[in-house]
Amino acid sequence: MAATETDLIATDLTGESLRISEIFYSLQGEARDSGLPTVFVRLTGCPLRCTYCDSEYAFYGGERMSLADILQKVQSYPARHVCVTGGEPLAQPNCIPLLKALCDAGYQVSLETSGAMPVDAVDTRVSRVVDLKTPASGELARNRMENIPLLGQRDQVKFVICDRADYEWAKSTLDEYGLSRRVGEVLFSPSYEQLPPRQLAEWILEDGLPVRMQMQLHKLLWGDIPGV
Ligand SMILES: C[S@@+](CC[C@H](N)C(=O)[O-])C[C@H]1O[C@@H](n2cnc3c(N)ncnc32)[C@H](O)[C@@H]1O
Ligand SMILES: Nc1nc2[nH]cc(C(=O)O)c2c(=O)[nH]1
Ligand code: SF4
Ligand SMILES: [Mg+2]
Repeated sequence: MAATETDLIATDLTGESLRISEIFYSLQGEARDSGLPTVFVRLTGCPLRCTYCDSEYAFYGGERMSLADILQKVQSYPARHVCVTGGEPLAQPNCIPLLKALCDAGYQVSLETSGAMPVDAVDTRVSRVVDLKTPASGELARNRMENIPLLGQRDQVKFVICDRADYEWAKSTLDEYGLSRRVGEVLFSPSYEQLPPRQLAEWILEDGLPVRMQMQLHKLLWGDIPGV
């Protein structure tokens, strides 16, 4: 029997591997594609320690998987969208070939990243969701602002807001970098069970900010648990 295109991609990918915490199928809970059936590939490890991180279980452990095995697992779910996240996915160099392989296989791919490392090698078909770290995250110094001019209409910038000082910082960063014009989507998200969502909504409305407020849909549906 003739090899399919997917078989050929898979054979090329057996040499490269990544450390993976989990691969699961859910509704996208964040950013522009919120609500769409999506496969999540969560890469292990992160050099940051955000105060509010909901994915600390992905800092360590995981299982080494070849690109071919990852692709095969992704393809076992009925989704057109794949979200590569972590941990910090770009901390593993083989994240770059993984993103390319997923695009080559025909998926709509998004990448959730802290933006603490360069984003320029990411396949241009990927939507980069760069989470600019706010003061209350404790990781403000890790923001690589050189990434911002590299972003375009396909990309998204997110601010996870913990308090009023974070909101003020996000507002002035929005202005300073002309983010609403530069990227396709600017997202303001309340830190889960820390900032009341209604409070953030009222601040945004008061200022008429050109941003999209988002809440983590999966937590509204299933709570704060792994694998959803
Ligand atoms: C777990 S991180 C993984 C990707 C990457 N390390 C990053 O920080 O973007 C994925 C997204 O979840 C967000 N997030 C983590 N904990 C959160 C919380 N408690 N409330 C709201 N968003 C949170 C992060 O800010 C980030 O935008
Ligand atoms: N459903 C669901 N959507 C998500 N979007 C981004 C997530 C992440 O942890 O990066 C995530 C997640 O963990 N679950
Ligand atoms: S960068 Fe992302 S994974 Fe790392 S600690 Fe912060 S929120 Fe968690
Ligand atoms: Mg999550």
